[in-house]
Amino acid sequence: MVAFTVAIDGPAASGKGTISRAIAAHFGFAHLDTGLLYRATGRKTLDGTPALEAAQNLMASDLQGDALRTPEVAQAASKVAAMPEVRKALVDFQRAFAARAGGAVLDGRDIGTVICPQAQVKLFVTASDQIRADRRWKELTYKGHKVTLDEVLSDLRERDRRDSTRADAPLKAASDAISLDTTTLSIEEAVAAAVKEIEARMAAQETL
Ligand SMILES: Nc1ncnc2c1ncn2[C@@H]1O[C@H](COP(=O)(O)OP(=O)(O)OP(=O)(O)O)[C@@H](O)[C@H]1O
Ligand SMILES: Nc1ccn([C@@H]2O[C@H](COP(=O)(O)O)[C@@H](O)[C@H]2O)c(=O)n1
Repeated sequence: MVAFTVAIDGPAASGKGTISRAIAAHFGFAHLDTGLLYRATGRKTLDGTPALEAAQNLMASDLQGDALRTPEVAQAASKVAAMPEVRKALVDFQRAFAARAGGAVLDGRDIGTVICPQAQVKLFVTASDQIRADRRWKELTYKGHKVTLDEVLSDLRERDRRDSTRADAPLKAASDAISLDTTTLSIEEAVAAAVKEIEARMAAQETL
């Protein structure tokens, strides 16, 4: 049986992770937040580990914890993510995850274009810069980070620019991706829209 894969891409703080986790719970799929691979790699470079060595030696325990969810680590992640050798070191793990029996949802920047071009459903999640910054700022301040809304906005824009202009696997929508703009949607509405698209695809596949 062919594995059922959902690929979810989009810019920083657009809601990819929130939607992916909800979809995984709804359909009983495994979920991989691929940004964590780059965050964990970037975090190790902040301690002086060369980027490729860090990517090649990642362990499950490196992907845990709130320490990866800081603006500093996000910037480091975006820098190592622009290195082709780092991306290459992380490809096999992501593809093996996507091939799991029982279905998988992966979210990131290049899932629909590079990692899983064969995914049955591809979503490209967006939201306005202002609303993404506002949501991320609320999340960070709730966790105790001292950061201004302007700093969050400029961090997101800088990452988006670096992520979409790099030569290797840039952030972009696959030509067959469904766009989901969450700017005016609640979490529940965004998740419902994603579930509807996946159910439609599952039904179409059953009738083949
Ligand atoms: N539709 C929504 N309405 C309100 N808040 C939302 C919505 N979607 C996501 N959020 C909130 O916005 C923040 C960013 O969402 P999330 O972490 O899912 O984005 P992401 O695209 O996975 O981010 P990253 O690229 O950094 O991994 C979170 O605090 C989340 O709870
Ligand atoms: N498939 C991916 C996923 C992430 N990145 C890079 O990692 C950074 C952090 O990702 P978050 O999803 O946790 O925000 C991101 O800015 C990208 O540079 C990637 O390149 N490919």
